[in-house]
Amino acid sequence: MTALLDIHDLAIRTGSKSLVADLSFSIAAGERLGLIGESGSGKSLTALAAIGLLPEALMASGSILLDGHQLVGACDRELVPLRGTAAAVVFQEPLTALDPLARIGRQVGEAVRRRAKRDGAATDKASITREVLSLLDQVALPDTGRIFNAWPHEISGGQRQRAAIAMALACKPKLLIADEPTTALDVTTQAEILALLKRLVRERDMALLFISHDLPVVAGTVDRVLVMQHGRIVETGAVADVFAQPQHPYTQSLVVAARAFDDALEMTA
Ligand SMILES: Nc1ncnc2c1ncn2[C@@H]1O[C@H](COP(=O)(O)OP(=O)(O)OP(=O)(O)O)[C@@H](O)[C@H]1O
Repeated sequence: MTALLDIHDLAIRTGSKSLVADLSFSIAAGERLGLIGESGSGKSLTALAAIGLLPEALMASGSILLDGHQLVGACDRELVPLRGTAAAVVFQEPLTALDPLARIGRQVGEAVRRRAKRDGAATDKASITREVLSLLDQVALPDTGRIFNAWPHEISGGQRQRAAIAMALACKPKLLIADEPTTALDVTTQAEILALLKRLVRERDMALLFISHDLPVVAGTVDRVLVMQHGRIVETGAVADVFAQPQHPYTQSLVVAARAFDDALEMTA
């Protein structure tokens, strides 16, 4: 089967400094893959590269095939049609995706309108509004009428992340990239957003590239995991295998830390 995302021998550099090297992995349609690693290990750069959003100052070499399209060396004209449709991203901080100066309904509506235009569907105001309200409902936002008319600063951080997820879904992407989507949220909201993402990925049969530094969160979300350190993959495998029998010292240290945390929680229970 052809992979939805197929990265081969990817290297990312700034000047003579190597940021990511020897990176190869693929994601099949509907598959959920986790990318885990310490801060600065290259997770976000990998995610940005996978959707053709690497900063211009960085140089990429190797191959990134997204839905059959080569991203390395592609120009904006080739990349723009793929963003949102082949893959969409949910970032750690929802305000990365949301414009603080536009109401939520308008922003999600703009994404819906682009998709409708692409698919030859109705783009009149009533149709777009109906679909935006339905999307806000699907991401379990309360009081969708109020949220539709709200500015981003008038809703909570968790609600902003739900709105950003609605925007990502508006284009019906085949691959959803979630880059630490819950890190900026409190623990209860984190759990709710994770449950929401898992439900949406399952219901819509999307592939998921889920990035996190939090091992238990990754373990509960994906089927297969890649562990990155210093810009390279140091371990890969099925979640259950990697976490039950970690081979690389860095993965072993992650597992030990997660177990110690669990034990500490049990002692206080
Ligand atoms: N635009 C850039 N120019 C130069 N170096 C960069 C740029 N963006 C990221 N880097 C560097 O590349 C390395 C990998 O960064 P990246 O953001 O991918 O890490 P990460 O694993 O996602 O970390 P975190 O978990 O903290 O988000 C880091 O050393 C970072 O400083």
